[in-house]
Amino acid sequence: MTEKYAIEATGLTKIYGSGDAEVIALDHVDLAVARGRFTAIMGPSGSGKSTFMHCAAGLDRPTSGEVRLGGTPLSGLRDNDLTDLRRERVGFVFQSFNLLPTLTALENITLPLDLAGRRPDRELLDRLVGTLGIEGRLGHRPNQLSGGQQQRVACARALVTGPDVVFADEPTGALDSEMSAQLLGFLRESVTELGQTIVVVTHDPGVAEYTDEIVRLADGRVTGKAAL
Ligand SMILES: Nc1ncnc2c1ncn2[C@@H]1O[C@H](COP(=O)(O)OP(=O)(O)OP(=O)(O)O)[C@@H](O)[C@H]1O
Repeated sequence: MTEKYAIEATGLTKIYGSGDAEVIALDHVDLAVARGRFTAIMGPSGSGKSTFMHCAAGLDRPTSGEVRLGGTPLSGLRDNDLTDLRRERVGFVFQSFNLLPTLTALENITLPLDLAGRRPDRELLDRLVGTLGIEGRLGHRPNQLSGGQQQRVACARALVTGPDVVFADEPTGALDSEMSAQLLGFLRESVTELGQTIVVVTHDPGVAEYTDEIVRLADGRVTGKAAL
């Protein structure tokens, strides 16, 4: 990817429902996320953070406006192509980990590559596993891992394809403060050391300490953008 921005949203609008039940979740949002940066999207409940993430990641279609992911306009893609793009160029870290219980940690980590018919980049895989300190746990199933270890496996899985962008939705929501600090430290390191682009959606004001930029949303609009 040679573009300056990992994500460029222009006039991004998402309206749910109609008539009296109409909700304008995103209202002509213009937002560019630079590559190789750690960006937090913050704002009160209902401000449109999750909706922005879903539209930017190609999980949902906007009502109008455009998202370019690594330079590719998403509006022109058919559903199958959007699924492929998501699989190959986007990584996700969810609060609930979403690990598959029957697979080992290593199998969970390499699952996105297996689905795409790709071989792991051995060096990247070793680096991720080493940085996350889960070398000794790769043969274990999720129920044999602590919450923090499961979260680290989920992080490795999100990063293993070398995606254009990793989205993390409230990644610290289920973690205690020590585990949260470890996870955010790792995400920070993957931006600094690996040049990964990460966008985190969060209520947690402590996340700001780790990020390069904060975008604030209120009522579906960008109300502030600050580089830290
Ligand atoms: N599927 C849906 N149908 C109808 N309205 C929706 C739907 N999803 C979200 N909304 C509404 O859109 C607005 C933005 O929701 P969104 O989930 O993006 O906010 P958020 O900032 O992520 O909130 P939270 O921090 O509580 O997760 C809210 O008013 C919400 O009620």
